Amino acid sequence: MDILQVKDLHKTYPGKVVTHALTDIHLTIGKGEFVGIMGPSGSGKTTLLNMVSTIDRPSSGEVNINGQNPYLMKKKDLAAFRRRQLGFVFQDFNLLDTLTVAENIVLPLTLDNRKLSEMDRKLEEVATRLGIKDILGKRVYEISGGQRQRTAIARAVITSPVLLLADEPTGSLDSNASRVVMESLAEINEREGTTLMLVTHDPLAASYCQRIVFIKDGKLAAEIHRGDNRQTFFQNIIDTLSFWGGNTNELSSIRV
Ligand SMILES: Nc1ncnc2c1ncn2[C@@H]1O[C@H](COP(=O)(O)OP(=O)(O)OP(=O)(O)O)[C@@H](O)[C@H]1O
Repeated sequence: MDILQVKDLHKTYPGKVVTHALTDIHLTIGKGEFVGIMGPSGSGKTTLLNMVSTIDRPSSGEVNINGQNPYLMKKKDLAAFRRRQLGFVFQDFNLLDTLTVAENIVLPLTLDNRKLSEMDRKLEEVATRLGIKDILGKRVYEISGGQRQRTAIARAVITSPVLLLADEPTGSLDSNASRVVMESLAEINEREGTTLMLVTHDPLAASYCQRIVFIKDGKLAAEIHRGDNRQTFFQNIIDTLSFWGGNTNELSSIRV
């Protein structure tokens, strides 16, 4: 079963010089897949993510998520659809500093008027899974970057979304925290069967995906699959990036 179908998607930004940010994009992501989107700066990765996350409208083409086209929905239905079906993880966490970790995590359920007992049960579940149970009472400014991102992931998965969208989730983290965050995302994918789409510049983060789609100048350029060995996949990602362009500086010495 397909969770995401992107068909013949085009996005142009008007202006003095019109930008063709995405041209003729076809992309299908099956249930339980973990797919990475990579490409050079300005290639259209964020634009694609914005079209899928319904933050911005395509110029033409179709986006179907779990069999529904969000762009045909009324505003109120779209808000509920985003809240219940999609999970978002951002580079800069997007947490509310004045709230505790626990309050941040349950926020989507609070907005959906869920019962307190259900919120407590789900909070316990996701916090345990992400290893942040002992910091639930802390405020966001009291915890590390890696803990902030795991809090953001907990908030994103507490509604059991059909599709989890992550935009550079390791972009603000050091290598150790990045590893923990990627292991958490991979575990959510494997254990819960949550479908994931991840935009990243980081080949190490990308090596946790099962499939990488490369974009160049707004068009799909290449696709590679992981197989059994992450080390081999990592090298394959670096080779593909150096062929199609991207951030491969000083990567050859990194060990997976
Ligand atoms: N709101 C906008 N208005 C006009 N042009 C835009 C807008 N957003 C993006 N673009 C242009 O569309 C193209 C794709 O941008 P996009 O942000 O999707 O690239 P990206 O691959 O995510 O880049 P990066 O890796 O640097 O974040 C670029 O040429 C960019 O300048």
